[in-house]
Amino acid sequence: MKRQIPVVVVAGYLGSGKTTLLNHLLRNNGGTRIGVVVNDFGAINIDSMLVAGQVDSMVSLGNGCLCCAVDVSEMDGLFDRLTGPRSPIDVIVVEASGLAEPKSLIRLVLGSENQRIAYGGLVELVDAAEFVDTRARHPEIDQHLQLADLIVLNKVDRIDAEQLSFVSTSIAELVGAVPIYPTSNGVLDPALLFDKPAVAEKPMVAEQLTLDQLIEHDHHDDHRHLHDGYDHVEFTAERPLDPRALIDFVEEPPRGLFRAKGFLAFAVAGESRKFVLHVVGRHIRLQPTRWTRGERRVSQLVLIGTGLDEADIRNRLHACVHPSPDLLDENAMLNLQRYLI
Ligand SMILES: Nc1nc2c(ncn2[C@@H]2O[C@H](COP(=O)(O)OP(=O)(O)OP(=O)(O)O)[C@@H](O)[C@H]2O)c(=O)[nH]1
Repeated sequence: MKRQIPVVVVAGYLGSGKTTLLNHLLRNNGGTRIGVVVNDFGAINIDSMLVAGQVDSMVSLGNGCLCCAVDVSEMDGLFDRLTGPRSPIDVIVVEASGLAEPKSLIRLVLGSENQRIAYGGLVELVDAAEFVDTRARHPEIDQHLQLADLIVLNKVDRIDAEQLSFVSTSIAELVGAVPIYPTSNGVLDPALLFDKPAVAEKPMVAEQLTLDQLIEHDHHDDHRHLHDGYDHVEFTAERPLDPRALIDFVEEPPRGLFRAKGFLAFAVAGESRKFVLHVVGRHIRLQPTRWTRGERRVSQLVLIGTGLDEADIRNRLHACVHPSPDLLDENAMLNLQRYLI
């Protein structure tokens, strides 16, 4: 019988760095052929666009959280596509949305009828800079960490040694012997996840979870899902934006907003770049990049938070669209310089 293909689930709260880690793995795959399942909120799947181009085989699931919106047969459809005879994949990575319940995802993998795959473990990403706040708002995070086989403590560049020690100790108290890997920008040795021979003989999970154990776990669960109470708003602008208005918007974010991400085009003379926007909590980052050949220069944003006032957000974002065909001069870019990476 052919070797089974491990399915590694990469989860972690909104903005913790899952896509960044996935892109790092894809760029440093050391010859391992990685199939990817990307899940994100909404019809505009920003994550799949951020991963596209780096990967041979990707299937993406938009419109809802993987853990609830999808049943085993739907997930199997995706696995079947990735493991078909024409697709020589060594490992599958499932990137969950930032609000997914890891337990439900593991259940989808364990419940799969695809004979070629096997659950390969749960990697939970933690935003080291946001951990204390996130945990205060979402005590359920503790349970997610307890299910993990590897914890990637990301964004340690944003905290000092004392904070790092505090966060690492708090997590270690929760998870016991589960390894904690501190890093920045998702830089992780891919061999930790899917070293080829190691995976074949010894999966990353020390103790393989079974469906029964998960069901047992469920009895201790209060059945609250992380995404209960979260809203998302999607926005597309065909015409370019005024950067000053956009920066005002993110600096004074709508009430309840935690995460925003997307691509932006600005109506500024001489400015033809595409800007990738990331807002995580109060942290704003803009990364200039290029539009690919033939790509439509539209701005697309997804906003995620609790109790979002969609009408107000739409009005405010519409007001960011530059109203005239005349371009702004380059001074209009000054305010956003400090957020560039
Ligand atoms: N300073 C810093 N920023 C990081 C690090 N890792 C990721 N980021 C930034 O954090 C933001 C969110 O990263 P993503 O990789 O998109 O996070 P995600 O978990 O995929 O986000 P969701 O899918 O929305 O939950 C981006 O601006 C990244 O560039 C890190 O180690 N340090």
